[in-house]
Amino acid sequence: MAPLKNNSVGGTTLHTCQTCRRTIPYRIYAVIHIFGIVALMYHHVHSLLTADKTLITSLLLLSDVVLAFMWATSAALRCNPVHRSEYPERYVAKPVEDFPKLDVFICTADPYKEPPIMVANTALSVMAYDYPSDKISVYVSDDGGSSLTFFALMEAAKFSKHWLPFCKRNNIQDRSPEVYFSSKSHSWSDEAQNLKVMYEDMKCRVEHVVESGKVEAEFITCDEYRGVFDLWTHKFTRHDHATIIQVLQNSETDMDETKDYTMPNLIYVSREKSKVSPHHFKAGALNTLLRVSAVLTNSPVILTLDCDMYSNDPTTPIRALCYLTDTQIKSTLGFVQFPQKFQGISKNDIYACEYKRLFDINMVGFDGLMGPNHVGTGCFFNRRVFYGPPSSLIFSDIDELSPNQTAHKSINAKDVLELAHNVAGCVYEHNTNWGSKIGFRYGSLVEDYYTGYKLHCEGWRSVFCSPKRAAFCGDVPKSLIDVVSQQKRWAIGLLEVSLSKYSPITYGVKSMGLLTGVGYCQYAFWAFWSIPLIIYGLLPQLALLYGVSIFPKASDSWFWLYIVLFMGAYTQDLLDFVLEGGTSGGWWNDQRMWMIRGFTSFFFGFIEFTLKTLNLSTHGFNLTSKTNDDAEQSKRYEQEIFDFGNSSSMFLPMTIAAVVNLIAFVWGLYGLFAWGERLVLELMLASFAVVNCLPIYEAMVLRKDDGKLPKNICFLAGIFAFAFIVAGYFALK
Ligand SMILES: O=c1ccn([C@@H]2O[C@H](COP(=O)(O)OP(=O)(O)O[C@H]3O[C@H](CO)[C@@H](O)[C@H](O)[C@H]3O)[C@@H](O)[C@H]2O)c(=O)[nH]1
Ligand SMILES: [Mn+2]
Repeated sequence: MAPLKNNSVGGTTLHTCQTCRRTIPYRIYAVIHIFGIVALMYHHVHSLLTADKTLITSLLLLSDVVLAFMWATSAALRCNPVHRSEYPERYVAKPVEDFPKLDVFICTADPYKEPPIMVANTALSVMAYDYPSDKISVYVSDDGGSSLTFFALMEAAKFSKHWLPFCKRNNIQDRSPEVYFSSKSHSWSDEAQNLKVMYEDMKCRVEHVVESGKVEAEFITCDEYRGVFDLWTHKFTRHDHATIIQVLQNSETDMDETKDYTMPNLIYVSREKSKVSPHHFKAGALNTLLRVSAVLTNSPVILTLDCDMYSNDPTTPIRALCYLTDTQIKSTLGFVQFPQKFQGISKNDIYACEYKRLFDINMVGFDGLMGPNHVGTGCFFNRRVFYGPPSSLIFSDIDELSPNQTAHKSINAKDVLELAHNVAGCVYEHNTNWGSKIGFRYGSLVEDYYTGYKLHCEGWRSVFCSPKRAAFCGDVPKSLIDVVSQQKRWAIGLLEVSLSKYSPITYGVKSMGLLTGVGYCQYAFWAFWSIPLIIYGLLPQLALLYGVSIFPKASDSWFWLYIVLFMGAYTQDLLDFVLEGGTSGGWWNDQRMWMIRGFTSFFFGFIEFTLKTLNLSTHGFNLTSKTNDDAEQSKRYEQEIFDFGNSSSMFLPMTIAAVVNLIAFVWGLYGLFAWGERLVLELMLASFAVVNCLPIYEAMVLRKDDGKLPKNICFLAGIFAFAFIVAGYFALK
């Protein structure tokens, strides 16, 4: 039996940690695989020195070096995977005064891609936590600077006065009203029925306002806020406007309708924007919230959420506290990360949007080392973590922002709000440590990864908390172009880290040790997957077409080395997947998407990153859309039919590779008789690719719906494939 570690707080065990049973066999296999890799490298170097196919061998060597490195990064994360459990019911036994204050940050940036009613639901779901309400403050950062979002939150505040007591009295589990009212599984009480009507009304108003694009005077029912809407003058644009901070609900004064419950704070924040000051996207928004909340409430615990990530379990904060209040680990524990879970994923997760490796498998691996990396949402932070290493506090520019300060004034006090406006200004960060040494870190489009990484480098630790009932649920893109575009943004952001002076391979390994540092490399060098994928996706196929053998033939003993390494790596990937609760169907789609990403997100990410580095273009944070009005498209997603219906050039390289593989496969089958066992490996590879590409062929020729591959892409792919094969003649013959 694996060792079980107990951690107790004041005599009660609040959490335990258990090493996974797969650890020992994984370590043994790692040794075998390493020998295999060394042998393969020897084989390549040997043929480089003796044979005359220098170009081909160098390309193969390059691919295999990348593959071996990527394997090593996952091996690092397989060295000590752990599973944790926590016991929130034991925490609740403590007196109420012991609950620390909690600030919740919710980010939104565009009322059309992120519907305000969704933002309102997310806010409501956390406001209704099973936690002393007067200790919760919810801050919504609106980078879209939209009165529509403000309106939705104003409505949410009103509705919460009915919703919170209802949830608490009836111990409702789904505290996002949208989720609760769309569930078919319960019979409605009268009270619930009334609330449902109230919710539908509110939703209707919010959606109407969004549709009409403005908040008409008759919709503003709270006189208090009438003046606030006047701030949205005709000069106001989302890229250029003054700060708006508005307390929509105040725990000092607001009670529910029955006067039994205190309401939590709800604060709307839209930071100042100006075309001449960089705003650093989400990282900038979060840093503004860090400062504004420091002035208003300065809670020691902070939860960050994306606006689509609603709370799915009201006990979540207590779970996080099981770790954050543990005196044995508290002084270096920076954050408690929950996995990202998603709603409405198709049965076998056709676009691999669950990101099992990212959000489950690797997290468990990191957890046995320094702790999981930060994934942007669903994370409880110790406020102190943003102000320098555990051992040396970096003081902020003004005392009010210090993490040790208690905010004792009313959040509606004039001077408090004045200061809050001041720290939300767009020039506030000039010549300060914000973004470099304190707060969320700037310089990468994946601010979450980068910030978590820098915190670990400073010596902070983290904990992965993954309860059975998902703590948070969010949205994933449900069309292929959205999926690959999102991951292109990630790939670019990761390149910004891997090719900087803070690269995990150098700086990271030095500061965090070998295993964690190398583990971080798997993400950092994500885009590098495209190198072996493209080479293996095209080179052996050309070889097959021209009857040139580039791999050992079947009677050669080196042949078996290839088989063992391939099977070993794939089997272990499948095992990881299944052991962390996945299905084999899901795994198949996951590995297919990995290939697709190699030819789309990673490839184009590389190109865009290079253009940006050469100052030839700029890239921003392209928000993922959380709406889908296309019923046909949703249906295809449900039925797991690939959706290419967008003539994006992103799909071109992938289609070219699919065509080349098909031609090579057919030719290779025919050639099997002519060449015998000489090209077996090449043929096996092409057939594996062809099986993976089946949906692409189908989308090229068989389908008639809007999701098929556009004609121009097919046509261009044909031409390029032809040109490529002709060019191959000169390279190979
Ligand atoms: O200028 C911006 C841009 C984005 N956001 C917010 O950032 C969040 C994430 O944006 P989304 O379009 O959903 O990106 P995803 O790729 O789905 O997000 C993943 O990747 C991001 C980094 O690229 C992380 O920040 C996220 O937490 C992580 O879930 C959303 O709440 C946005 O409102 C802002 O507040 N300001
Ligand atoms: Mn998202």
